[in-house]
Order: sequence, then C-alpha cells, then structure tokens
Amino acid sequence: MAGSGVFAEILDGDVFKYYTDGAWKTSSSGKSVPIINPTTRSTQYKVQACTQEEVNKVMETAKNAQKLWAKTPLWKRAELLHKAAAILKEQKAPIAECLVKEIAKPAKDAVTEVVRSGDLVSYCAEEGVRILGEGKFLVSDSFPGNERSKYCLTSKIPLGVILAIPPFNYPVNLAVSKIGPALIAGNSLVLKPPTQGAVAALHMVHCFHLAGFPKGLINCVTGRGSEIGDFLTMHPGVDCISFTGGDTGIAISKKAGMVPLQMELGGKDACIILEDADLDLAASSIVKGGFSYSGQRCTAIKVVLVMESVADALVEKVNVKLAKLTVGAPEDDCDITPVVTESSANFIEGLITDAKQKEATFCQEYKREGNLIYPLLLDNVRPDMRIAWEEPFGPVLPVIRINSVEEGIHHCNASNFGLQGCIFTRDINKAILIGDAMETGTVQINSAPARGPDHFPFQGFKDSGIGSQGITNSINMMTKTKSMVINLPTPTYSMG
Ligand SMILES: NC(=O)C1=CN([C@@H]2O[C@H](COP(=O)(O)OP(=O)(O)OC[C@H]3O[C@@H](n4cnc5c(N)ncnc54)[C@H](OP(=O)(O)O)[C@@H]3O)[C@@H](O)[C@H]2O)C=CC1
Ligand SMILES: O=C(O)[C@H](O)COP(=O)(O)O
Repeated sequence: MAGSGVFAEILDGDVFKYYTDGAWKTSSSGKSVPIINPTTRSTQYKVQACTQEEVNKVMETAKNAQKLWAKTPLWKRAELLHKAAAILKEQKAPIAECLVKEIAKPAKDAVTEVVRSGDLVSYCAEEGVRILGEGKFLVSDSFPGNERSKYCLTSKIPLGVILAIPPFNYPVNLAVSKIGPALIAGNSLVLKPPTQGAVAALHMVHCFHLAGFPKGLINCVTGRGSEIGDFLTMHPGVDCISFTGGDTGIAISKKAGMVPLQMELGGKDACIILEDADLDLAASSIVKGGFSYSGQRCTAIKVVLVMESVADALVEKVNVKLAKLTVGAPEDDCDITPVVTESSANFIEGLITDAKQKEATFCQEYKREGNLIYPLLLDNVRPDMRIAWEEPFGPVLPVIRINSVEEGIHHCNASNFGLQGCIFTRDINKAILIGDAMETGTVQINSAPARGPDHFPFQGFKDSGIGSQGITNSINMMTKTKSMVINLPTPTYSMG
C-alpha cells in the first residue's frame, strides 16, 4: 500500500508530505490537493499544497546544497545514482501501484515504467562519468593572425538549480529523465511533479533519499501547477527549467528568465503508409503506437495518412486488431483504461462529436463510461475536422486517405507540432527521402514513434519543444562550458 513499509515516513495522516533539506515535511498552508483516481473518480490520495514561502526556502536549500555537490567527485555522484537506481527497481511494486491508482496506467506498464526509470538513472551515471570526464584542448594558431601562444582548456560545469516539471503520463520516468542528468552533472534539483502522478513521484524521490544523497540536493514540492507553477518557473533561484507537458510549456517559455530551457511538448505524430507497405506490420504498429496507454503518449500515432489504394485493406486490419483490445480497469492490466481526468474525457468527446457532425466514418460505435473511452478509429477524416489537427491524448485515431506522398508530407508539415513521425514502405530510398522532408524531430522507418531507447536523442520541432532530450543530450544541456586559457609569453615553438 502507498505510504507504508519503507515509505511510511512520507505520509502524515492521509496527506503525503513534500521533501526538502533531506526530510519529509508538512506544509504550513494546512491545505492539501486531492488526487482523483481516474477509474473510481473518487479521491485516492492527497498531497501538500506548498506555499510560496516554502518554495523560497526550498530554492535556497537547493542552491546551498548544489555548491557542495559540485565539489563531490564524479565517481561518487555516479555511485549514489547507481544506488538510487537499485532501490527504485527494488521498490517497483509499491510505486507501480501508485501509477495504477493515480493515472490508471495498466499494471504491467506501470512496473515497466519504474524498471525503465532505474535503468535510465544507471545509464545517466555511466554516461556522465564518460562525457563529463573529458574536456577539450585548443591551441590558438589555427585562427588567422595567431601564434601558438594560447592553450585553451574547456570543461563542463553544472548550471546550478534545475527545476524539473514532468507530465502526468510518465510521472516517474519523465521525472528521472531530468533528475539523473541533473545530478550526475553536479546540479541540485527542485521537482514539481504533476498532480496526477505526484504520489508515485514522491515514492520515487524517497528512493533517492534512501540512497543517501546529501541534504537539500533533491527537493520535491507539491501543489497545483496552476497555483504554484508561475511562482516556480519565474523564481530567480532557478538556473534551468526542464519541462515536459502540453501548451503550458509555451507559456512558461515566454515568462521564464534568461535560463536554459528544455521543453518537450505536445505532438500530432503522423504515420504515412505507402502502397508497398507491409500492411500487417503497419496495422500492428498503428494499434500499439496509437492505443497503448489509451493514446496518452506524446509519441502516440495521432493521425494515419494512408494511400487510397491500400486504405481499405489497412483499415480492415487495424479494426480486427482493435476488436481484440481489452477495455477496463488498470488493475486488470487492460489495454485500454480510463483517461486521466473527466475534463480530458470531455475534450476527447468534443473532438469525436465534431468528427461525427462533419461525417467521418466511425469504424466502431462511440462508447464512454465515466473516464473510460472505448478505442475508436475514424476513417475518411478530412482537414476541416478538428481531429485532423488537434491532439486527443486518448484512444481515438483519425485516418486520412491520401492520393500522393506529397499530400501526406504536406499534412504532416502543416501541423503546428513536429515531434515524431513514421513511414511504412519497403522502399528504403523513398523512406529516407520522405523522412528528410518531414519537419519532425525524429522520423521512424517501419515502426511507430517512440522516445526510447532512452539514450537516443529526443526532440520536438515547432510547438513540440525546445532543445533535445535523451540521456547524453540532457547531461550536456544541464552543464555550461568553462574555459581556462593559458597565455604563454612566447609561442610554444620558440625554444629548441
Ligand atoms: N513531448 C513530450 O515528451 C511529452 C509531451 N506531453 C504532452 O503533455 C500533455 C499532457 O500532459 P499534462 O500533464 O496534462 O500536461 P500539462 O502541460 O497540463 O502539465 C504538465 C506539468 O506542468 C504543470 N503545470 C501546470 N500549470 C503550470 C504552470 N503554470 N507552471 C508550471 N507548471 C505547470 C503540471 O502540474 P499539475 O499537474 O499540477 O497541473 C504538470 O506537472 C500533452 O499535450 C502531451 O502531448 C506529455 C508527455 C511527453
Ligand atoms: O511522455 C511521453 O509520451 C513520452 O515521452 C513517450 O515515451 P514513449 O515513447 O517511451 O512512450
């Protein structure tokens, strides 16, 4: 049960505490934020509603702790991260249980998220030791007009305090994808977990606490993003913001100060199917890519653009597979589970109603029970329908029939998003040419979009983000370059 066993100290009555200065604390606000279970639609957990004064204190604590941490040898930082990763994996069951209750993640996927997170933290430790242990050495005489009289030594140093804000759909994994790189690079961390998923995140933070990180290095404040979000992101104590979520990220980037930003935002990942595609492979990738975790992945396939000549065959294959998906409770490990909130379900329903009014073909009957929306494929979607452009973040997928590859590329590039895209064809030359034309951060050939493996670069173009994630890129992003120039009195070759 959440908040029991080794996690007992993170709970105060029925409210989970926040974490700072190496200890679990109750907010002086006396207020809590309820977390609604998407399946039962009743309050499952409560977390502290932290105050602005508490945020100020946390920032100061993080700043002080970072100064000492930056002086901690790299191998020691790595050792602690490996320890935290091991504890995280050991504690996968209670953390996964929180994910099931808070965000209705299917039971097996919830365990996978925690194990993947442990692996990610370990990889950060190893990669950090490799890339931060090396710097650059430059000599001056390669630039016109210079003799060889200056030696420049560059190394990577930490930024300071990293503010990490992950979204609800991977509250553990997308938190550690920021925490691991931040810590190995010598930064301290303030985590603001999503409200749905906060309790899983607090359990994860406790694993870092148990690993024995120095006091104040990792901090976790809770509260609604709409209430403490602006105060956090505009706080002068923040040296970098790493955010994953929706349009909120665009607003943050306009308000934040002159600090590095890492933004991973929404997507409308297109799947282009050519006439020569392996349709069985395409259909299973569409079902997995479009419907796993009920479509609540930024990398989910969110629009299928299929050549008219193979559209009927593809739609039929997808429908056969959709009929086999199980629909129900996350505890039963169903494929399709309730979406995260009632307002998300209402938003998805709005897109479906619009498509109905504009006469899309419904391949299944639209069915909703509370937050549970049954999987739905909409065929013959046209560009005047909202679902052609907007991100449902739910188990509904539009199919647009195209008559040329150019039409598919045009639709993909007309989107304000540019996260990932995929192409199904047996012609690798065509795949590469189309992939080059798609304005997305990543193009997958003959597979659905995906962020992992977690060391691959992961980035969105346009409204899908700023910067690039993936373990190596995040470590680099959370550092700055420092140079030391040794100025010699004469060129180095002047003797002998
Ligand atoms: N590109 C990517 O890697 C990913 C993108 N996404 C995108 O995220 C969206 C869904 O996730 P969701 O969690 O609903 O996204 P949101 O943008 O609503 O929330 C993301 C995080 O921001 C916090 N937040 C809310 N308001 C503010 C604010 N004013 N200042 C600072 N933080 C704030 C939220 O806290 P709280 O929960 O308390 O409101 C949450 O922790 C989708 O659009 C999806 O595509 C999701 C995953 C990955
Ligand atoms: O949050 C998301 O949706 C992810 O970053 C996608 O991750 P995945 O491709 O590994 O599911």
